Parts: sequence; structure tokens; C-alpha cells
Amino acid sequence: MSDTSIETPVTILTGSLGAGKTTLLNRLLTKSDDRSIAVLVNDMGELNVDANLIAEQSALTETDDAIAELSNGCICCELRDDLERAVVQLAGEYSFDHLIVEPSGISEPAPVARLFTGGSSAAARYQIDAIVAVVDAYQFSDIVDEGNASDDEVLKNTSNDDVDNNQRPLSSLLVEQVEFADVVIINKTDLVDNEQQTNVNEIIETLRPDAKILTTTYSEVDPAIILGINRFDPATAAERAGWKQILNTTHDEQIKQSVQDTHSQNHASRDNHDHEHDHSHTHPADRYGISSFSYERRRPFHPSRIATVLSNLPAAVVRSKGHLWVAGRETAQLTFSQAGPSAIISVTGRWIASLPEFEQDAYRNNRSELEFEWDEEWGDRRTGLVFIGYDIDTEALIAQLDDAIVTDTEFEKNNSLCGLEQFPTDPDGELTLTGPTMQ
Ligand SMILES: Nc1nc2c(ncn2[C@@H]2O[C@H](COP(=O)(O)OP(=O)(O)OP(=O)(O)O)[C@@H](O)[C@H]2O)c(=O)[nH]1
Repeated sequence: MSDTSIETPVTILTGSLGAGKTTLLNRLLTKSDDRSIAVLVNDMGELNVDANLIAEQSALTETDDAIAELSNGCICCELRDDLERAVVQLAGEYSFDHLIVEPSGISEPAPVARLFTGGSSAAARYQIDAIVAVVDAYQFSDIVDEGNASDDEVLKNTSNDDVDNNQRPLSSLLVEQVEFADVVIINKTDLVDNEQQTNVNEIIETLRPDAKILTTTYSEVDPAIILGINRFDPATAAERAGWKQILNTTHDEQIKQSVQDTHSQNHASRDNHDHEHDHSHTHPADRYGISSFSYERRRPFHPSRIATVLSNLPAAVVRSKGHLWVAGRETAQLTFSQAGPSAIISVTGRWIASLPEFEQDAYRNNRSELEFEWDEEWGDRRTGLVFIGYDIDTEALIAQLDDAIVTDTEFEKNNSLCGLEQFPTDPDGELTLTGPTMQ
């Protein structure tokens, strides 16, 4: 029986189907002589191939490692309770130094990580050591390859963030796995040439700036480099993606600027307001050929014009994400997320300004930066998007986005509740991305 007063480190191993996770697991099991490892694998298929392979390997090497399986479901959604039960049971029945959880290739890492960080019984016994993402270099380079529209693309519009994983575009899942990882193992490098390899490395460094990045064939890593490294920080987990860091930096700069404005000239005139707070912040051609910039506006987009722009982003844009303020949707905060050829718009929350007054106060008191972000008329409604890619023609893209913003005439013509409810919406009241591909 294990000592429940000590939290056992957990590694969450993510990566797409066939990236090399099982190969890595086998390596960790056979090469970690100094620590006993328990493994929990989750396979969506009927045959739990991973568990079989690992079990075989363990038998061959006569290890004492404990292996548990959860089949026919995804542990980041319908099997979450099962996952919690299984890890608690493992801790009760076996003594081991480290747990590795391998969610199915289509699981999102964040919900799995939350299980170990909340007030759950799993959180009481375990502490996340690191989130490790195994990337298939060939598959990843295919996704970020200019002009390549892969078969997996799904343009989808959801009314909440509970996206059906079975229909999730592969590219966005891969990118989000990287964005959430502490360690990224770029595997199968034997299948790419030098140029592709450099591109994949660069883009991964931009998507997730502070991750430890390793390049491998056949997932050949020293276990000591990825186990027991204590790299996961729950406090910053939601903020570490490259796009979020860029957006936050821009926000901080704007808030600083806003404070200076307030001190130097009291209040800006209403006419100048939009311009004062509109920033297109270009980050210097950061490293190599990768560029990134954020686009912030405090005027809404016209729904069909912005749908057209976002459906036809230049191929140079590898990743873009952020919030959208769209005319006709005064309540919904929309999130746009694009990775390679796939794009999705979903409703991920409400603008605070659309809540009853007393609820607004509660939010505003909790978030000091809102004092500076708050617009007298529109509250927190704003657009904040980040674009990451290779040599993006920033000026041209900003011009296209600006053309999609409602014009003064449109704005005045529809000036009733928030000025904008007259703007057309589709029958479901949702914004639809038009256009078949992201070219
Ligand atoms: N060429 C090449 N093949 C590799 C490499 N790493 C793993 N493979 C092979 O790729 C296939 C898939 O590897 P796995 O380790 O099973 O991948 P996985 O991520 O566990 O796959 P799923 O369980 O389907 O999610 C196997 O046939 C491996 O032998 C590599 O670096 N280069």
C-alpha cells in the first residue's frame, strides 16, 4: 500500500494517434530502473492495444509496474469519473513512485489535468509532474505546410465549449496539445527533411514558448529528462499558450498606456475613444521566419464580412485565436480558433456588460484591470485576436480585418440597443464561418 500522505507525481502523456506515445511508454517502463511506474491508458477503440503492448513489454522485462485500462470512451469527457476512481484505486492497491496517464489520442489535456488539480480525491493523492506531448514531426509539418488543406478539416460552430471530440479537427487538437504541454517531444524526425524539421521546431517554440522541446526518433529519451522534473504549474497552466502570452502582453501595455492617458489628460473625448484603444501590436519577426501579432478593436465586426475574412485567412497563418465582438451578438463572447486548415467559432461566454448590474459589479470588483478596459457604453465588449505564422503580410491582414468592422454609417443606422441588434444573424442566431477552406 502506498503512503497517501505523499502526493505521487503524475505525467500526462498526450499526442495524436500514432505519434509514438506507446513507444515512449515502453521506453520509460524498461529504462526507469530507479522508479516503479504505474500506467493508466485510455483507448477509444474496443481493443485496448496500448495496454496489450505495454503488458507484453512489462512481462518481457519482468517489471512490477501496474497497468490499468479504461476503454470505450474518452477520459477527458464521459470517463472522467472512471479515471478518478481508477487512479485512486491504483494508489490504494499498489505502491509506485510515478503514475503515467495516457489519454486517448483525441483527448484534450486540460480537462484531464483539472482532475489532478481541483479538490478531488485524485488531487489529494497526486501532483502533476509534467504534461508531455508527443508530436509526429511529419504530421505536424503537413499541417503547418503552406497551402495544404488537410482532410481532417471541420468548420464547425458550437453554442458552448463542450465540443464533441469525435468531430474535432485534428489540427486544432494537435496545436492545443502542444500549447498546453510542459515538454514537447518532436518524434519521427527520420520522416522529415531538415527544412521541415526546422519549421516544426520554430512553430512549436512559438506556440508554446516556455516548453522543454526534445527531438527524437522512436521516442528515444532518457527517462530522467521527462520524469520527476516538476514542471507543471497549475497557476499558469491556462496562460502559457503563445497566443495567450502575446494577447496578455498587449493588454498589459494597453493598461499601462491607459493609466498614463488618464493621468496626463483626464478623459479622452468620445470621438477619439475607439482610436485611443485600438492597437495592432506587431511582435518583431520574432525568431527565424515566424511572426506574430495581435489585433485589438473596440468596435464590432460585421457578421458576414468577418466570417468571410476568417474563412479565407492567408495560408501563412498557422495559428490564430482570440475573442470576437460581432454586431448582432451583444450577449455572446465568441471565440475564434484556427489551426492550419481548420477553424471554429464558438460561444465561450457572455460579455460582462450583458449581465444584470449587480453581477457586473461582482466581476468588476474581482478584476482590477477591467477598470481600464471598461468602456462607458460597451463595457468589456472588444475583439482581441492573435495571429501566428510564417512571414504574414501583417498590413494586408489588418486592412482586411478593419474592412470587416462595422462602418460609421452602419453603426449609426442600427443605433438602438447597443446599436447593433438589427444586424443579420443566421436562423440559429449563430455566426457561421463561410467558405470551404482556410486558404
Ligand atoms: N519511422 C518512425 N516510426 C516510428 C517512430 N516512433 C514510433 N514509430 C512507429 O510508429 C507507430 C506508432 O507508434 P506508437 O508508439 O504505437 O504510437 P502511439 O502514439 O502510441 O499510437 P496510438 O496508440 O495509436 O495513439 C509504430 O509502428 C512505431 O514503431 C519514429 O521515430 N520513426
